[in-house]
Amino acid sequence: MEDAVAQVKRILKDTAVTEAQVRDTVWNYYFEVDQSVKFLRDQLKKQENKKAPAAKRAAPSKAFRERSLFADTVTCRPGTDHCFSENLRLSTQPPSSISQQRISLGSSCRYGISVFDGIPWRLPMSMNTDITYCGRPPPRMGLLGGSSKLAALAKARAAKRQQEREQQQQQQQQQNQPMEDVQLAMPSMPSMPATVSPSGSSLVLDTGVLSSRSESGASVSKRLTSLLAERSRDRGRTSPRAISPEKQSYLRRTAVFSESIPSSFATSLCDSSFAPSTSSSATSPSSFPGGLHGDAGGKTHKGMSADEIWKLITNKPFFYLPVTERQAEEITKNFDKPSPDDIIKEAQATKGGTANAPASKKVQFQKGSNRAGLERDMKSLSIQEPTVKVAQPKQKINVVEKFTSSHRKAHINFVVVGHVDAGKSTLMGRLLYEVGAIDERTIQKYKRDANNIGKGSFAFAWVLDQSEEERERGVTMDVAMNSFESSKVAFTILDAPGHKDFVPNMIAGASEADFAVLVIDSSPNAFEAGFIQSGQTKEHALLVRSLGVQRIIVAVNKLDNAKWSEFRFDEVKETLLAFLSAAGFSESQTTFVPCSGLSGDNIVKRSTRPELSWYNDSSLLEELENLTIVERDIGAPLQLSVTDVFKGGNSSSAISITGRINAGNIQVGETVLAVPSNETATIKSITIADQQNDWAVAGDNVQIALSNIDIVHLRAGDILCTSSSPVRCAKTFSARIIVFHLRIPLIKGSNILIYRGRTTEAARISRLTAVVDKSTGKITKNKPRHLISGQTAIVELEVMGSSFPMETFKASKDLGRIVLRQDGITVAAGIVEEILSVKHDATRD
Ligand SMILES: Nc1nc2c(ncn2[C@@H]2O[C@H](COP(=O)(O)OP(=O)(O)OP(=O)(O)O)[C@@H](O)[C@H]2O)c(=O)[nH]1
Repeated sequence: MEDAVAQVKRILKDTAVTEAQVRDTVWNYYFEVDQSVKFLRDQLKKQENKKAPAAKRAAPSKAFRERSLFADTVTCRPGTDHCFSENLRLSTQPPSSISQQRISLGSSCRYGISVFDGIPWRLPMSMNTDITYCGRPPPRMGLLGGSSKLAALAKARAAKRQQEREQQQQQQQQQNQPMEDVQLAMPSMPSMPATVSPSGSSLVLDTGVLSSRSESGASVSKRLTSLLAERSRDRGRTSPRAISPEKQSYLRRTAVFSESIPSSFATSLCDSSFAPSTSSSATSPSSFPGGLHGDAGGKTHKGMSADEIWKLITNKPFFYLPVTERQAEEITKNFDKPSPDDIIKEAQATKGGTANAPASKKVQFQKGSNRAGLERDMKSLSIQEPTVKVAQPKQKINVVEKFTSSHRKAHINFVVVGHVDAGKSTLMGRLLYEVGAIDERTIQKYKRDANNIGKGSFAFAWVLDQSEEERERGVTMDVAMNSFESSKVAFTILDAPGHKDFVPNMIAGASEADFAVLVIDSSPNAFEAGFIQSGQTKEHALLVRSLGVQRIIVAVNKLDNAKWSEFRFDEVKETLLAFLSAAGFSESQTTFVPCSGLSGDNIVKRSTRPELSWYNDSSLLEELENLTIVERDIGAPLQLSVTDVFKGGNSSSAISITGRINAGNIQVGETVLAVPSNETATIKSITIADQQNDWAVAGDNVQIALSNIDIVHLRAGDILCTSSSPVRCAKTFSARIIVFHLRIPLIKGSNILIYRGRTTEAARISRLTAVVDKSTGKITKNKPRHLISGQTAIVELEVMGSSFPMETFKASKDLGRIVLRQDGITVAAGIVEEILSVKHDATRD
């Protein structure tokens, strides 16, 4: 970036171009000096020619302002009273348009906060928050789109139903006992014991969830007290006494629990003011706060009346354990004895001649189960940090020197992109066949097999489309990798899928490529179908450019279907040139080749077909061989993007990965760090293009066998690096993005998916920092409310998952480029400018 900026400034030194303009233009043209200079010169000319004031930006609509205003002015103040209903909903209308209700979320209404789940914006609320809340809109009259007759009929029916319901309710009230009206928010407890255990210390109603429709709290309390008094009288009995059906039913309905002392966990969950005292009496039922004992009538516990107790318990949420103290004691006793497993282990140990050896740690602990013993045992427990062994190769190779002296063929990775069915796989299959990478027999077999399932024309495509599903459907689904060598260069083909459903796979392929071949179906109407907004021609071109590809070869394919027409070729070329140069591909870096993958014209050799006599330029392979090799920093710290992980490979015991070295080098015997798992592994072997090698450098596609690592710690999309220069896992970062075609604007809080190479992570736009003017490079608006198609902006993104290895674009061109997608559509692409916070505890989801 800095080099490009310096060069542009040097060329434009006598002009009035600002530093910011240069920087922005250089970025927008992905650091291409020629293009940036041309663009800036054009802008200067334009500025001189017309100094008309810029058109005013359209003001946001009234509705939008009102909605925003309301969302912003939700009031939040501490409050105490609570009143909420699930029927109420937040309105997006301004408060003045409908009647308001005031909702206060006090401490006693802490769960009411869930009412607001799912609202489209974030409310600034906490546990003790008052929220100005709009009431439910009045019910709509009549039927939706129905006639007045139907509406009248429905109204009459509703009235009849209401009448019937009222009658039923009246009948029920007459039949029912008064206590029938007591309802529990909790599900009924049919299995509740109908007898009261003599050991049961007291009865308490779970009033935190109790509501009464017709009976006052006092009367419930009185009857409860009398029941308890009766139970108290029964205390002396040794056997449980059967109680009357009425009381059984009452007990069931009111979910009477034998109380237990809340654990400290429960107490802290519910209310610390009700924590039992730590004195010995705390374990006594009588000390339980608010405990209702069978002192019949008058004052009950601690001199409180039933009404007072009622008030007390209705105001406080309790936590009850559904076990009696006696049951709890029984359960605890069970742990005093060794478990059946321990007994067996002990017997086995004795039989094996180790009679004196401790059977198990647990048995030992049980025997000396006093507090001091426990403390001693706890002290003796210690967790040892695993020591990371950094293995060094037996004989360290100077890889940079080796590479320089090796005179290896230059290596080029190129991705083949384009609209679905443009003929990408067929074209590449033909190329591989003609360069001799695929033998005649294999092609003949593919032809036979393809004919058998009625897909004879796909024979060449089968060279790359290897999966059964791809062959049956005639659609490429994942990136297919294949390689071949010409006399000068070693090529790796990344055949990307064209179907819109597989754009994420296309992104993965494009992020591993140095160059792109854009395949166009030039058949009548086919080019137009792929070039429209919903087609993949534009999307793929924009994506490869956003992912750093600067040089593109356009294969104007299926020209046999256009009768080898020069006019059609020119038509496609002109339309695409305009688009590609707007997308950031310079004209000098864009070439067009008329060809046909099916017939093989102009693929490897120049076509001798008379209909193509109008074209005297390079074949596709010649164009590929003319590509300028991308220089990679092979001495930099290692960064290797993992594309696949599997067991076996070169060594049956090892874990193997395939991937591409983005920067640095590797050698056999070296220790590498896997991010995000932060696990180390040792390189056992390296394979490049089916050849075992002791080392590999940036740009190589490798298969590596790893040892000292479990397969669960590796996944496609992970990065292998060195422990001394680990790649970070970002939590929040700022990015400069170019917004693609959008259906709805991007706003703060928008949920999106971030794609980088083979990694995908859910994220949220946490801040819209600024909109940047593409032409001037100036910030045109700080903190915009939304972003629309075509804008360039600086945004902050919050990664929702826990494992997204990335670097700034400045530090790594491969790890610093991202693509943002939403609902299956690519909405933006950009570069990472700054990592604002990292996830230290990044783990696998
Ligand atoms: N006439 C003609 N047909 C072609 C040519 N190239 C490919 N086809 C046909 O186009 C169809 C699709 O070819 P593929 O190679 O599968 O296309 P693709 O772009 O790889 O498809 P996806 O990867 O699924 O997007 C097949 O029926 C091919 O036979 C060509 O040069 N001329």
